[in-house]
Amino acid sequence: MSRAILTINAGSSSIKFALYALDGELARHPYLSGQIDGLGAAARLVAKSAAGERIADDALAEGIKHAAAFDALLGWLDAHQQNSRQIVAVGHRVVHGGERYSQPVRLDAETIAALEQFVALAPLHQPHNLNGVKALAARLPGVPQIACFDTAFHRTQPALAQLFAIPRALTAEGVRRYGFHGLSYEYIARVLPEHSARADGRVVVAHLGNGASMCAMRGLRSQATSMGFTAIDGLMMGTRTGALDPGVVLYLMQEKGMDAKAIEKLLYKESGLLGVSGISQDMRTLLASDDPHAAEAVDLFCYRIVREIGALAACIGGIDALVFTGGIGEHATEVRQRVCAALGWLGIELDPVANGSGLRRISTAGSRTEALAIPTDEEWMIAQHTRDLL
Ligand SMILES: Nc1ncnc2c1ncn2[C@@H]1O[C@H](COP(=O)(O)OP(=O)(O)O)[C@@H](O)[C@H]1O
Ligand SMILES: CC(=O)OP(=O)(O)O
Ligand SMILES: [Mg+2]
Repeated sequence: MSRAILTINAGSSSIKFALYALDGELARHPYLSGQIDGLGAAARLVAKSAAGERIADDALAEGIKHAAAFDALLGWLDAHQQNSRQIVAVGHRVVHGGERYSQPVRLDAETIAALEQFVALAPLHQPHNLNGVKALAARLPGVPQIACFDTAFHRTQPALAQLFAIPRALTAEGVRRYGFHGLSYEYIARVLPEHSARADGRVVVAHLGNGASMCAMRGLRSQATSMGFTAIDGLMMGTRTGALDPGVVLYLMQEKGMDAKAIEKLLYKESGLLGVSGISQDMRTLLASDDPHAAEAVDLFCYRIVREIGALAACIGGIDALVFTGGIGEHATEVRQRVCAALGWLGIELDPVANGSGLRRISTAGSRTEALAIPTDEEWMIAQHTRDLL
C-alpha cells in the first residue's frame, strides 16, 4: 500500500488536517485536507480533494468544543481515508516547546509528560494539541507521532529580545519571551524569496488569525516577535487581550476579588474582538456589522497592528517588506487597506486593485516598502519536519 503523512494543526478556533502522499518524495500538496473552523461559534467541517473539489461542508453541533470536534474529524477521516494510503506518521503542531524543545521531536510518554507542563502557558492550545496526540495514538497505535513547535522558529532571537525586566532568578526558570506562530513564520521565510527580492532584508510578517502576532525578521530569521511567555501578549486577538498593563491584573485581583481561573478566562476567552464588540470574535461578522461597537473593535485591532509594526520596524532598523498572512491577513482586504493607509510614513503605498484581486504583491510599483499578502501553510511545514524525522 502506498504511504502518507497526516498533519494535525489544532488552533484556538480551528482544527486543520492534511494528508500528504509519501512515495519516496513527499508530495508538495495534500491529496486530502480540510478543517473544522468556527469553534466556539458556528463550527463547520469542510474538506477538499487534491483537485480542490469540496467533498465535505457540514455544520457541526452549536457550541461544539475541541474534544468533540476532534472525534467528528477522526470519524470523518476513518470513513474517507479507508482503503486509501497507509498513514506512516502523524505530525502535530504543538504550540509551546518551552526552553527544552527547539527542534521537532518524536512523541513518547516522557515527551508528552514534559509538554503537559506548558498547558498553563497556552491554555487555548496546548491541551488540545496533546489531546490530539493521544486521540491519534489510540487510533493508530505504533505509528510515530512528531511534535512541531510554534516556539522553535523564534529561538534565533537575540538574547535581549527574549528578556523580561524581571529578577534574574525568574528568567533562569524560563520566564522569558518565546513567541509563537513559528511554523507559519517558517513557511513565509521559506517562500518569501519567490515573491520578493527584498526577502533577505528587514521584513515584518503579520500573522493575523484568531490568534494574532507579528515577527520581525532579518536574513529570514526571527529577530523579535509580539507574543511572549504566552500567546496572550502583543496584538489584540479574537478573544485575547494582547498586551495589557499588568496593573489591570492586580486591580482585578485586589479590587474585584478575581482568582487566577477567572482572570485566565477574561484574558484568553472574553476579551479581544469579542470583548470590545460584545458581538463576535469572528472578523467576518464584525466587518459585516453596522454596530458601532463592532466598528470600534475593528478600529482597535488595526490600531494595535499599526503600533506594533512601528515597534518591530524600530527593532530591525527599518522595514523593506510587510507581509500579511493568517485567516484575517489573507482574506480581510479592508484590514490590510486600513493598516497600510496608516503606514505611509514607513514608505508603504497600497495598490487598491492588487489588494482586492488576490495578488501576492499588494503595494504599488513605486512603493518604497513592499506590502504582500501570502497564504500561510503550517501543514506543509509540519509534513516536512515529520518526513525529516522519520
Ligand atoms: N474572508 C474573510 N474576511 C475576513 N476575515 C476572514 C475571512 N476568512 C477568515 N477570516 C477570519 O480569519 C480568522 C481565523 O483565522 P485562522 O488563521 O483560520 O484562525 P486560527 O487562529 O484558529 O488558525 C477569523 O477571525 C475569521 O473571521
Ligand atoms: C499561538 C496562537 O495563537 O495560535 P492560533 O492563531 O492558531 O490560535
Ligand atoms: Mg492558526
